[in-house]
Amino acid sequence: MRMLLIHSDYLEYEVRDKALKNPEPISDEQRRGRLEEVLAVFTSVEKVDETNPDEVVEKAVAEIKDVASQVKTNRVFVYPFAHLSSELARPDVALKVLQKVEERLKEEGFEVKRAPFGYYKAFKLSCKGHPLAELSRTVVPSGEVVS
Ligand SMILES: Nc1ncnc2c1ncn2[C@@H]1O[C@H](CO)[C@@H](NC(=O)[C@@H](N)CO)[C@H]1O
Repeated sequence: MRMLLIHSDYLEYEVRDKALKNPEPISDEQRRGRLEEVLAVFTSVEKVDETNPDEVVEKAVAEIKDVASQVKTNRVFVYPFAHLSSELARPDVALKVLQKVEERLKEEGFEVKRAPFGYYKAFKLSCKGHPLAELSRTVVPSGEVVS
C-alpha cells in the first residue's frame, strides 16, 4: 500500500463519473465531502497487499496514527487514489482494505471520512506547507519486499 499524507487546511471532493463498472454504491450525501484541519491520506492498495490485507491495514493505521500525532490532528480523510502504484490490487480487495482502515481509525478515536471508491472526483486541497505537511509511507505484508 502506498500512501501520500498531506496535512491540510481542508480537503473537499465532489463525485463526477464512474471510474469502474461497479463503483461503491453511495448516497446523495456522499457525493460531496469536506473536512477541515485534516490529514489527507491518498492511498493506492497494491497487488502485494492481497497476500495479507488484514496485516497491511494494521500497518497502515499505525503509520497514519504516527503522522497524525506528529502534525497534531485527529481528523483523517481516507482517499482512494489509484495513481501511486503501477501494481494495483483488485478493486474488491482495495475497497475492503480502505473500509477497514476507516473502521480501525474510528476505533482508535479519530474523526474519519472516506472518499467514495471507484469514481472520478473533483477535489480541492489546501496543503499547510510546513516541513511535515507532505509525507509518503509504504506498507506491505511481512515477508514481502517493497518493489
Ligand atoms: N488498488 C486501488 N487502490 C485505490 N483505489 C482504487 C484501486 N483500484 C481501484 N480504485 C478506485 O477505482 C478508481 C478507478 O481506478 C480509482 N479512482 C481514483 O483513483 C480517482 N482519484 C480518479 O482517478 C479509485 O477510486
